[in-house]
Amino acid sequence: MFTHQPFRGSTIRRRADVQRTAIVREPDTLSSRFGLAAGRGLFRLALLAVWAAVMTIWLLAYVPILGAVVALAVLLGAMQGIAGFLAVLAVALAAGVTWWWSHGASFDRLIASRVFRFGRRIRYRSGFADLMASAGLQARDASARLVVPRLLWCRLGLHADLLTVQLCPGVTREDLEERTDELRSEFRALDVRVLAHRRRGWVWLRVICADTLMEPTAPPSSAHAVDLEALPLGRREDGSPWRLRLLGRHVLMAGASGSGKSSMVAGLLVALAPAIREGLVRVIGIDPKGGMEFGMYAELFHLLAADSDEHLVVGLEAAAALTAQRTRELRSRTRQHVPTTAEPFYVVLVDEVASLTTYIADRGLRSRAQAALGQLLTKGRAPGVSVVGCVQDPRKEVVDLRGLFTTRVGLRMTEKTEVAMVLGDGARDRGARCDQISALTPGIGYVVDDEDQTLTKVRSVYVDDEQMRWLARTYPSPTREDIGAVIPVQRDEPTPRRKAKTGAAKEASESKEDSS
Ligand SMILES: Nc1ncnc2c1ncn2[C@@H]1O[C@H](COP(=O)(O)OP(=O)(O)OP(=O)(O)O)[C@@H](O)[C@H]1O
Repeated sequence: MFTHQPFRGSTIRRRADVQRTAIVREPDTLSSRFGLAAGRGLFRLALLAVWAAVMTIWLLAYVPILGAVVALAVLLGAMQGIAGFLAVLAVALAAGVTWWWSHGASFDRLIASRVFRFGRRIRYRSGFADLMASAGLQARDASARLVVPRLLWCRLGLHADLLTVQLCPGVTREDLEERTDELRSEFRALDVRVLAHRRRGWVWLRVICADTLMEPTAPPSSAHAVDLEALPLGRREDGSPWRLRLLGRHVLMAGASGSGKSSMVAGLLVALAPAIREGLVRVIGIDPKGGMEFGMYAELFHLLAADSDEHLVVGLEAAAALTAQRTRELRSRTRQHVPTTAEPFYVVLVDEVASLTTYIADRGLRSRAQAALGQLLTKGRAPGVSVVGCVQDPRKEVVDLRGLFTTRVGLRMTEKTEVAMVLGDGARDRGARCDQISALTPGIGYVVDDEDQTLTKVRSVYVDDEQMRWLARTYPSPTREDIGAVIPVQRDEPTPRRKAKTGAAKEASESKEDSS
């Protein structure tokens, strides 16, 4: 294979192409043919030996403990002969086995995983261009040469690697996203994700090598500092912490029954708890399950609506009215509200969005709920009011609102089609296999943020009921409002003309419903 470096990407010219264009003179006699073959063989052997020597030195530098042992063995070998060399190796081997036996985790971190990582680097580097071409990630340039994306750097991690790839003209990020299955199988990885890079024309490939999400994660210690732009909510698939940005965001958590929505909300409250007690954050809870979810830790809420449909709607409308008032106050002052104890950040937690938009029997109440929710979602971000909504049944009414939730989490789902409804078109093809998440691993899901459209697999922290009760006792909200005392939002009295119009429209729709 003949390669050379073009402006962007790598070019490949296959042997067949070269043979077609080049005039190849093969020697005539048997002995000269044999000599030529032997010469080529020796040359390749020499190249291989040089490559192996370079790789060995690189490996020893990459695994410093191994490097130190070999250096010591060579030194003693030079002083004492082969016996000294072998003695050092034997002692090191015995020490290594004992270390692995007694402290497997540290041996793994310092020796085994580094050796495996080095092996992975070789796998990524060798044949990357061939892999791109065989996966169809190629284009032809004006000289009819084959051009493929080029691997620039490999950053190797304990559980996942990050490859920086330069795209070539004719191959896009979306093309790579469609071919992640081929890359995954060639890299022998659990998954491959394509992430946006700061530089145009480059992407990152995150290669997941180990499953870090099988074990549940404990919540952070309760006395942590609260950063509303990076709330610790669990672990990402590469083993790093999953931090959720809530300031200036609305979050949708969708998943089947038992997929871990309530635990994720509980994790969010753990992350917010110190700020709740300080009065920097106020939580408004809307619980259509009659307080079954939020009632257990009611002390954390500034306002909790749970008893009736009327209360749920009044709670939502109170939040919407607050948003409108703040927007008026902040107008021409700032573009993003900064939380203080005098003007805290509000989180509106809605346990089942579909209950409000679909299941409320009273049509008037239902449309009030939809209007208030729409208002919160369209206007709440800048004045410091974020909605966190859970949904079990991603039906049309919720899907219509989906675009207003800037961060979406898809937990285990029962059907493939639901993935697109929640995470957006093409999310499943890009790797969000929510329908394949096991019921045995609740809390696992895929997160998509509107900002960069990056898909990340995560597992939320697990907080049990006892921990939540303790949290509510220790971090109660300093302010409390009773939903019964909240005055329903006054709507404008309709003018006689509007009244007549809406009355006629109502009658028409009712008669339509009766006839159907
Ligand atoms: N992150 C997690 N790690 C480990 N186990 C979890 C996690 N999240 C949830 N679970 C377990 O799964 C069970 C169901 O979780 P949860 O009640 O949060 O699901 P849900 O989606 O809210 O269900 P529903 O919609 O029926 O209320 C929990 O009782 C808990 O045992």
